[in-house]
Amino acid sequence: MHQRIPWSLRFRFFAALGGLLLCAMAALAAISAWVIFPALQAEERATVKRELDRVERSFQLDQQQLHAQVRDWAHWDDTYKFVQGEYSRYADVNFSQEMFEDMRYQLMAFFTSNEDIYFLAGINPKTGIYQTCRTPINDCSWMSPWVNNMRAAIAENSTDQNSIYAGPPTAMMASSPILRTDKSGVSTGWLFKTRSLDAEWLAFMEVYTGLPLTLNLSHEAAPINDTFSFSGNTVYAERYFPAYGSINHLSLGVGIELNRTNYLTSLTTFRYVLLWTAGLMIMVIALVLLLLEKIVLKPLRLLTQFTQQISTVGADTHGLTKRNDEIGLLSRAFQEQFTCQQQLNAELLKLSTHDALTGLPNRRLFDQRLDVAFSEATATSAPLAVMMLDIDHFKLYNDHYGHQRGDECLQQVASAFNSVSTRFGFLIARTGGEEFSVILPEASPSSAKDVGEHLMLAIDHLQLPHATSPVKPFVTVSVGIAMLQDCQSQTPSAVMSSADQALYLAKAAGRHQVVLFEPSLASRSVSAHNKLL
Ligand SMILES: Nc1nc2c(ncn2[C@@H]2O[C@H](COP(=O)(O)OP(=O)(O)OP(=O)(O)O)[C@@H](O)[C@H]2O)c(=O)[nH]1
Repeated sequence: MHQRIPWSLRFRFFAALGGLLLCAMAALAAISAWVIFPALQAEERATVKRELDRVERSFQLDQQQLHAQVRDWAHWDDTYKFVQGEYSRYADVNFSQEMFEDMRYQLMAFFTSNEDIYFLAGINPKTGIYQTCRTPINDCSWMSPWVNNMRAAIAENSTDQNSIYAGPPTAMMASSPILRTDKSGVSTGWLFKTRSLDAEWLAFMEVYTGLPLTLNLSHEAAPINDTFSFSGNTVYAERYFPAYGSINHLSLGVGIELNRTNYLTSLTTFRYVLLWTAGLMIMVIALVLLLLEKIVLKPLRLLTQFTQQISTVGADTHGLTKRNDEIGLLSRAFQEQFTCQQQLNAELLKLSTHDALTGLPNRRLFDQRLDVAFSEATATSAPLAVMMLDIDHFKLYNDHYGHQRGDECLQQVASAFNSVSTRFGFLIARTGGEEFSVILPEASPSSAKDVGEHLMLAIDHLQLPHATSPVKPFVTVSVGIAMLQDCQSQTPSAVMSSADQALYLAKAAGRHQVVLFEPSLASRSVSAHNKLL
């Protein structure tokens, strides 16, 4: 039967492996939260930053190109002459709506060295029509904010640079002092060019960078770090550049929106890896538990069954002792120990129930058997006879031949008794020094007497010399028999007592004879006893 053990090996292994699984899961979760996910996010940010760097480089390239173009124009003798008033057809020859559109110029402004406006040309952002003016008024008033900004730049003596003009409209602005082509002499003024950062410019940049851009004018100083905002499948990132306008600390954010495909793919892949790892671990642990159950726990249970049942079933029904492993070793060791213990038990039992000198059953076993025989006889009203046998004048034998020979004599007598008892199938025990007792279930008085005679004759046939015996020159025995129904009180000891009385009568009558107890002989036996004493 399967026995419930609260702290069984199975439970301990299950708890240990379960704990191990939980720890591994916790470690995986911790690694995911603190290492993998941050690494994936950092990788995504780095990718976005690389895209922003590309956008910034394109933006700066456009600014540098504008600045280079301004310098080309400003370091040209024709421009020099134009501002000197020596080349009146300069504007007609060089400027046109197509040129401004092709070059993506919004405004070109020529200033004299006195910081006065000399000439303005540009495309009106509202009408899209090319205009030229001497002052930014009336139709050219749209140029006024830019012109003011250019004046400020001249005043600050920062006229060879490119910058972002906050607007409106927002634009990049480049300037250069006007010099001769060979750069000889002093500057005769300044040339400014602006390029609007409008929808057209954004479309141009999208073609150039491959990314849709957005512009965001901020009334705060440009932050040092890029800003990121993540939503669902997209990430929006912005990089800010300083811008100049009517108020200080303006900045222009150039933003890009990117798909988070790579990040989300990596995330999905990593989640699959996590899931598979966890699943694999659970499978491995289940497999380990299964193997443990099959290889260790089940054989252990069988071994327990084997140890519990070996005394009753006896056989090794599961073939445990034939195994070539530790279970086999244990089973064989246990089996050997059990066999050894059984032998010891048998020996102990024999020692406690048999006489050491003669090997016959002793008084203890005799009493047990007598109780059983008595119970059966009284329960079934069957006859029961008991017999007591005593070697005649054994004291004289000992005195004459010595104690050692006396022992040998006892052994020979016992052996002869044993042969008869085996032949007739009854129990004979050594119940005293030179005294023996017999139980004869279901024996009639005459058959009991026959058995007594057989036993007495068996000793006679031994012809063991007994030189000092007054009875015969050889060892003889006297026999007293009692029948259960002839006893006054119906107890085992009463029957034995009657047999004893019969034995005394046999002794008193000259020994070497069989006497059957009869109630009428009871008083005679007492006097016989007294006489013998
Ligand atoms: N050698 C030997 N002698 C024993 C042993 N047990 C008892 N005896 C002796 O047996 C003798 C019994 O003597 P008694 O009881 O006087 O009886 P008896 O001499 O046989 O005389 P009756 O029984 O009257 O014929 C004693 O001398 C005991 O020492 C034993 O195990 N070995």
